[in-house]
Amino acid sequence: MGELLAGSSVQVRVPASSANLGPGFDSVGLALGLWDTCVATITDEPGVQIDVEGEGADEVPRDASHLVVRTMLRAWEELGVQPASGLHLQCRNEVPHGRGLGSSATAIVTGVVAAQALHDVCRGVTDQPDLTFTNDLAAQLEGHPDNSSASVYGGLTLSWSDSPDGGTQTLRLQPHPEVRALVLVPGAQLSTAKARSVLPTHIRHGDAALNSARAALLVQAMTSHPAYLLAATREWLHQEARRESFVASMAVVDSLRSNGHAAVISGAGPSVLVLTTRDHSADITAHVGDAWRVLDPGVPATGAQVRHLTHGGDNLRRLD
Ligand SMILES: Nc1ncnc2c1ncn2[C@@H]1O[C@H](COP(=O)(O)OP(=O)(O)OP(=O)(O)O)[C@@H](O)[C@H]1O
Ligand SMILES: N[C@@H](CCO)C(=O)O
Repeated sequence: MGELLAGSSVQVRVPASSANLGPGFDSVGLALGLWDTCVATITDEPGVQIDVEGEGADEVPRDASHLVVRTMLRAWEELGVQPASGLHLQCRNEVPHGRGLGSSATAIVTGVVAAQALHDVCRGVTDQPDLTFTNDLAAQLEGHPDNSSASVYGGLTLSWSDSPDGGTQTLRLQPHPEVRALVLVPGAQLSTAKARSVLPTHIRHGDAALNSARAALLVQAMTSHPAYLLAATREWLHQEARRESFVASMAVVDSLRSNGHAAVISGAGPSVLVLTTRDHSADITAHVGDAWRVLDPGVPATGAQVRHLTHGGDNLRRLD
């Protein structure tokens, strides 16, 4: 079994994501340029020490139930690595929690990458983490692959499995250079688990057919024909079923769409994602009240990034 050495340290940066983009439920993801940064260090002192600043600092636990720690433990188990007895995390979070911007997937990807990178440091391996392993385990832990795949690879991602319990495969695409992703973030939070609990167990075949046509169009609109974004973001699988869970957000989506903007609920909500090609910020901002934040985070071309802060073998040393 692999061993982790006290003093080994890595820094991991992972972007936020928006999922679904309308009809791509549980399959399409878009990386967003809001980043969580975490320095993970193996320590001599047993136990977990966690410092958090930024988003969620007043809410997340500071013990082994912290999502990044739980994920690291699971990843070490998968990798056959003896877990560290002492771990120090220093987290700086930009991704808002419970707003449909993939914060839990960002934390999970951070944990899988940090666990692998610490193992690599201790073995003196300088390779980048295995992104296929990261993508698959993160999707398994999150329960759906759309957010985590975008956080792993950046850009626009399409993910699929051979069965509900099967491994995740992902194709990364480059969005059309003129496509911009504006994000409208309300003050209220909504947990993804709650938003998923109100989804119907069955849908009509005719609705599935309508939805699959738009999902195919979505890929074209996002990569080569942005003029079709409004039509391409209509869907029949999830937003109406969840309307009562985010009434104010659906009112914003309805109002923007009736004015020709390609607005959708971001992930499981309650944030609203607007896909646009021109500078409509002022126009779009007018549809939400002062309590909402309007973000233009950009779509990063890369996903998870890692830096080894120490160099391995028996004599760990800090890198410049
Ligand atoms: N950086 C983080 N560190 C620790 N825990 C986190 C972090 N980010 C998210 N979490 C945990 O995940 C919860 C939010 O997850 P949830 O799936 O409900 O929403 P989301 O991921 O922000 O939205 P969505 O999945 O709809 O995009 C937080 O309340 C917190 O418990
Ligand atoms: N596809 C997921 C995304 C959650 O961010 C859902 O809509 O429940």
